Amino acid sequence: LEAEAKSSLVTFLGKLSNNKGQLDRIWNSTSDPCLDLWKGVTCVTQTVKILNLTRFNLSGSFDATSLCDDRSLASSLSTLILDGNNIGGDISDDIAKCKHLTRLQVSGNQISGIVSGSLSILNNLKRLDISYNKFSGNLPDLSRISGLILFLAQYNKLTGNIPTFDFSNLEQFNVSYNDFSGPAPDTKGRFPDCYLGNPKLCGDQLANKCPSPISNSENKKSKNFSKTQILMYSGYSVLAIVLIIFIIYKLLKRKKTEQKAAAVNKVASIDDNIDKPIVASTDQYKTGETRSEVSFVSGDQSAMVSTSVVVLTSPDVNGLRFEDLLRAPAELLGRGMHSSLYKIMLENGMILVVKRVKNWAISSSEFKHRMQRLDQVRHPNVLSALAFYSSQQEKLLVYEYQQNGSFLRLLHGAEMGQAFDWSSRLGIAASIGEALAFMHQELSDDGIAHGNMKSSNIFLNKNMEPCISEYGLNMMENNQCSSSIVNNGFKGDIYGFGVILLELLTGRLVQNDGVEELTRWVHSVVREEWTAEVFDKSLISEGASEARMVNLLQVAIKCVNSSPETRPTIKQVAVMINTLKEEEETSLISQA
Ligand SMILES: Nc1ncnc2c1ncn2[C@@H]1O[C@H](COP(=O)(O)OP(=O)(O)OP(=O)(O)O)[C@@H](O)[C@H]1O
Repeated sequence: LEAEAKSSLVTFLGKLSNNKGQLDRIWNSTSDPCLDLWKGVTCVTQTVKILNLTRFNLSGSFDATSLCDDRSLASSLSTLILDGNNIGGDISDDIAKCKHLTRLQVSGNQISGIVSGSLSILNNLKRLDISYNKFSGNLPDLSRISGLILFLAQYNKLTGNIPTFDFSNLEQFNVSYNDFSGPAPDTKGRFPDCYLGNPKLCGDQLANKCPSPISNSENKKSKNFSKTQILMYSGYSVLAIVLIIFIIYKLLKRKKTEQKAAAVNKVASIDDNIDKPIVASTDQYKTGETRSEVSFVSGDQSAMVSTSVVVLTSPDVNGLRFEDLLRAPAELLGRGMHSSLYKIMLENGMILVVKRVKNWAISSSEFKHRMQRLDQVRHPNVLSALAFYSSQQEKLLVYEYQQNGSFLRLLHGAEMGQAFDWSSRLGIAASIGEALAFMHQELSDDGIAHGNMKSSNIFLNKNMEPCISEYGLNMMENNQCSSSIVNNGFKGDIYGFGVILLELLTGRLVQNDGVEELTRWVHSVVREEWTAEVFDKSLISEGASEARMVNLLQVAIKCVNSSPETRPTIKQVAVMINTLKEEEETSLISQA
């Protein structure tokens, strides 16, 4: 283990054991936590994954700062269990730096203070158990943690209103025997005893019903408007009318400007300008180099464009103009039949990528609507576009540049012998599955699937968490000549995800082998019952659980079924992968 990570761990453990000599016996500071298999510490590839100190008779204080301040510890630790000790102190805001925690259990201790609001940032959490402690004050809103399946906080001194939870995801929930007040969130008939011992709570599912917000008499009173109220409301109405007239005026003005721009574009197309790439350095373009210093500059075009880029909700690129994109120095990252991708640097130093799609058979208004709809559906593991631009000939999409590279690169690194261990692979698969399930659910009515699920469209963001890029850029219209096995729509995404799972298990890259070759090879090996031969050698030598790898392989094979209707839904796939991930974590804990 790295020296700094070890010293942080020693400080954390030292504070828990009150430095009463136990540290030397259990966690000898002269040895190595991973190599010397410290009790309660589980490592995977020389990084600390799990701290399970259940009933270790500890009585010191919980020091999240020393544990989570160390970047390497914070980025590897997935499970922290301190159940059944006598630990005091509080959970400081620094816990938020342990971003990869999926399990935080401190049940049966003496931890006090308020429950830190920064827990709500731990969006990988699956299980949070703070029961049987001395926590007080209000509970923070944890509804942002979309994957939370267990929340236990019974037997504390918590007060105030209970925030809302997503009960459809929770498998266990209990906040009994606290001092909560006000309306109890509706659990839809689940967790019948979860609110016991909170006499100030009210609600339909409790004996104590909540009073109706406005009593009848008050209701009547409110109907008798006073003179001042009438004056006030008519003032508001006049103001609203003036505002509406102003907005209509602005819209009409904008439409006129757009029409003008369209007219200019038309002139440009007659001018035979549209088929020329925007890239000025045409020589470099022709050489087909994948990386070259080019620039979007084109005197004619920057002069003619008056339509500006539509910036979505990102404040980082507010005020971005089409001209800024054109003028920024650009590096060509990739070029396909219908699109090119450029890395550009704005004057303010921000690095973006611009995807330029030509002749996409989608109308400007449909494209605009799609981009705006996609901007409303946000998930931490999906990269949203920052801005877009649309003209008849081309569409531009602007994303933040992801400097930690793609999942494909990680797999490629593994191919070259760099460590990419099983539990990280499983973790990435689970996060991607969940994110895709969320997007499919939210966008099913709009019919917007990802459209191009593959490992080069999965990135590691600045927190080293996986994120799906280019969601909704389904250019099937452009893909008529692609292989028949490639399917579009939601079922196509399942197929693409299945292929990513196959890459992850086998270590073989579609980039080298082709989709059909990879799936054909996997099927043939499985048919011959040589299943173990399928797996990446590095997973075998790491000692990854063969049973779980086989289970994931079965999920992948279901996803790449050639008949789309037979494939599972992404929700089913996400549940299956999550179960495997949970099993993996439980087995690591029991090995500790
Ligand atoms: N936001 C980003 N940050 C960093 N690198 C990116 C980003 N988006 C794409 N890339 C990388 O740039 C390269 C080219 O991307 P591009 O999208 O053109 O190609 P692709 O993903 O291989 O194919 P497709 O056009 O089908 O999506 C890929 O290696 C991709 O991983």
